[in-house]
Amino acid sequence: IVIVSARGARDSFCCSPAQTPPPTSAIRLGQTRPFLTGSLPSLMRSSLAPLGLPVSRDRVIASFPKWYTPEACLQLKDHFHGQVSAACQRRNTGTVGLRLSKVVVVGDLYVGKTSLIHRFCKNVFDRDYKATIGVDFEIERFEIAGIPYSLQIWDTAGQEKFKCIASAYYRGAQVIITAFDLTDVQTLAHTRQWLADALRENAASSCFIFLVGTKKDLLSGAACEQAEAEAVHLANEMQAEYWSVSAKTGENVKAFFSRVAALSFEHSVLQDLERRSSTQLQVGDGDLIRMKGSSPESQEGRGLSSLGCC
Ligand SMILES: Nc1nc2c(ncn2[C@@H]2O[C@H](COP(=O)(O)OP(=O)(O)OP(=O)(O)O)[C@@H](O)[C@H]2O)c(=O)[nH]1
Ligand SMILES: [Mg+2]
Repeated sequence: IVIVSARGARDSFCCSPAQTPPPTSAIRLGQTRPFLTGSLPSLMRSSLAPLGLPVSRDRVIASFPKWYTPEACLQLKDHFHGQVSAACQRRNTGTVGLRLSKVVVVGDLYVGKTSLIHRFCKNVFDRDYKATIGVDFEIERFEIAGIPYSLQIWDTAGQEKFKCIASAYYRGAQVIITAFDLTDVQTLAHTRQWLADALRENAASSCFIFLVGTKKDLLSGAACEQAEAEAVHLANEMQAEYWSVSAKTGENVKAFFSRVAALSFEHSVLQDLERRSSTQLQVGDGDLIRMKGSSPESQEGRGLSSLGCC
């Protein structure tokens, strides 16, 4: 890990998958974003997460955030899974509060991936286009049902020439966000390929997939309805949840990321409960072999596949 000041604007943290610094030429390309950055304050905040310091009020999620449209959503229920609520109340969520869940944002150049992330993480909007080179990331801390939880949000380059750098960072994603521009139907068609590329590095069964239409402020009325209808159709084909957002006005941005965080949090807790209840076989005092650490709920014998559903 090398600490560099990439453009003098802010301190940045910079590394590659092999933990080597990027070529300096990548950093010097004036109107572009550097190869890989993550803000130092984010990094410091992330290291504080395990201490359980309070998060800002707008990152506290107490009730399960709702979908954008029931026609293309990953789950319809409006409450946390019973086992998750019980585990949170007992503070029995294992290592979930200590881990970072990886979110990868992909899509064509200029669709607004960086703008979406910056609106959520920094509450800013920049009208000028600065292409992302390679990848960039932000860390956002939440408190969900009383438990600390962090997302590591990876912003990737849409430009073809940077694709090979960006794709090196797809692996290990818990959430894949495929973004397109609501005003440019070609970018919607291309999301199929972006998703296929991301799924080459991740198992579809272990990821939540979102399809996000950006620049909602530029469309209204029938044009917006038409674009959304096409997107919902594709989202169902991709088994993705659909959202329309605007980084410019901020419309739906916080609601969208809250939904992302809540779904991945719930899944992480269920996975953790499952893992802990299915291991640690222990020989008891008498003739019995009993499961150590298994909760009464998990002793009912329900598998994870039935835990995560509506
Ligand atoms: N009107 C409007 N413009 C937007 C919105 N989001 C992004 N833009 C503009 O669209 C352009 C591209 O945005 P970026 O966020 O840099 O796009 P990107 O997908 O990150 O592009 P690459 O990094 O090259 O992959 C910029 O000029 C933004 O100001 C939006 O919600 N509304
Ligand atoms: Mg970008």
